[in-house]
Amino acid sequence: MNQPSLLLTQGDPAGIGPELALKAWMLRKEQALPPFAVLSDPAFLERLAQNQGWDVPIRTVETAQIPGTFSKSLPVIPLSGPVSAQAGQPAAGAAASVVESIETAVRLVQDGAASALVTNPIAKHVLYEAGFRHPGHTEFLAALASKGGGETYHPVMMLWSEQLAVVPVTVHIPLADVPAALTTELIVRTGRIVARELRKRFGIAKPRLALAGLNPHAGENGAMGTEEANVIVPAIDILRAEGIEMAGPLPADTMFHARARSRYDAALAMYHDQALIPIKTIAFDEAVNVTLGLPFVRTSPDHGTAFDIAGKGIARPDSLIAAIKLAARLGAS
Ligand SMILES: NC(=O)C1=CN([C@@H]2O[C@H](COP(=O)(O)OP(=O)(O)OC[C@H]3O[C@@H](n4cnc5c(N)ncnc54)[C@H](O)[C@@H]3O)[C@@H](O)[C@H]2O)C=CC1
Ligand SMILES: NCC(=O)COP(=O)(O)O
Repeated sequence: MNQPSLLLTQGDPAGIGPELALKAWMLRKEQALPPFAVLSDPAFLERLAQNQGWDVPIRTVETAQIPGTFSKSLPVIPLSGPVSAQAGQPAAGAAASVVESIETAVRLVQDGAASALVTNPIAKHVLYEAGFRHPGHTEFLAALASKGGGETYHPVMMLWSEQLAVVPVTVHIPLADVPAALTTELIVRTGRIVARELRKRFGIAKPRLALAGLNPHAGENGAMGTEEANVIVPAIDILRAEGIEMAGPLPADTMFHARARSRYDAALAMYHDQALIPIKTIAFDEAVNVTLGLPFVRTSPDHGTAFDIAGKGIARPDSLIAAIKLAARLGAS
């Protein structure tokens, strides 16, 4: 591969992903973006650009042609069939194209035909209706990576921005199931992967991790919950013994303000919203979702399908652009 290329998945065709891919391509020079291709139906993307009045010439390519095509046309790797969608009206009928786009992109990246994968948002409930069995990309990508009977990968979701990086230790599960799912073993495994990848991919020689408590005031010495003493502290002890710099369990309400953030490189939160609320509040337009623990690089914008604004041409491409830049940086390391 002369110049590393990135692969962008289509995402839900009724959501904002496809139009953001067009916008990102239009901003390629201004943003100095590396070459990328989208895995979708070229005719669908052409119609999308026409409807918006955007000048985006589409060219069907194979991966080797991406770098040579990118400056003049948006390279598209075609899926096996046509894609159609009504903006803002998700339909389970599109699920096959959504899944095919992800599966093909993973295969191409694993074959070395591209350097990294950037996924556009999927609506999980729409895919579930069509029989998709994985909670989200994060888990699906790990299943794809583990396919073939080799190593089994434990995926770790990290949302990263210049101001804050957060990792939900439990991810796509109901809040009521969190206490039972939260084990010392899961925290230790997650902490090891985060420390390793901050070193290896982000170039942080001695990563500093902060662990949130689960309960108010990190349990208030056991008066407001016992998970801190029984589950989280033992995990911290194990990780510290392995030489990882750890702080915690910290009360989650006071660990995300600017001074507190300066004391760690990544915050491990105990559940999805404990991690994602602070970063989406501070950096909604810049934050990137990156999956750690996989044998390839995957990033994604931090937002979802935004069906309420799809097709209106007003969705901001900032987070997708940040995801493209981070994928290029991590894919090169
Ligand atoms: N990586 C992925 O595939 C992700 C998928 N989702 C999926 O997205 C669907 C919708 O989720 P929501 O919670 O509604 O979150 P959302 O991020 O799609 O939308 C939340 C609000 O932010 C706005 N918004 C989102 N992205 C924007 C952008 N680029 N520019 C301007 N405004 C933007 C939307 O218009 C909406 O008002 C869900 O089904 C969820 O599963 C959510 C997050 C990540
Ligand atoms: N809220 C983040 C999110 O749901 C992203 O999930 P995934 O599809 O990247 O696994």
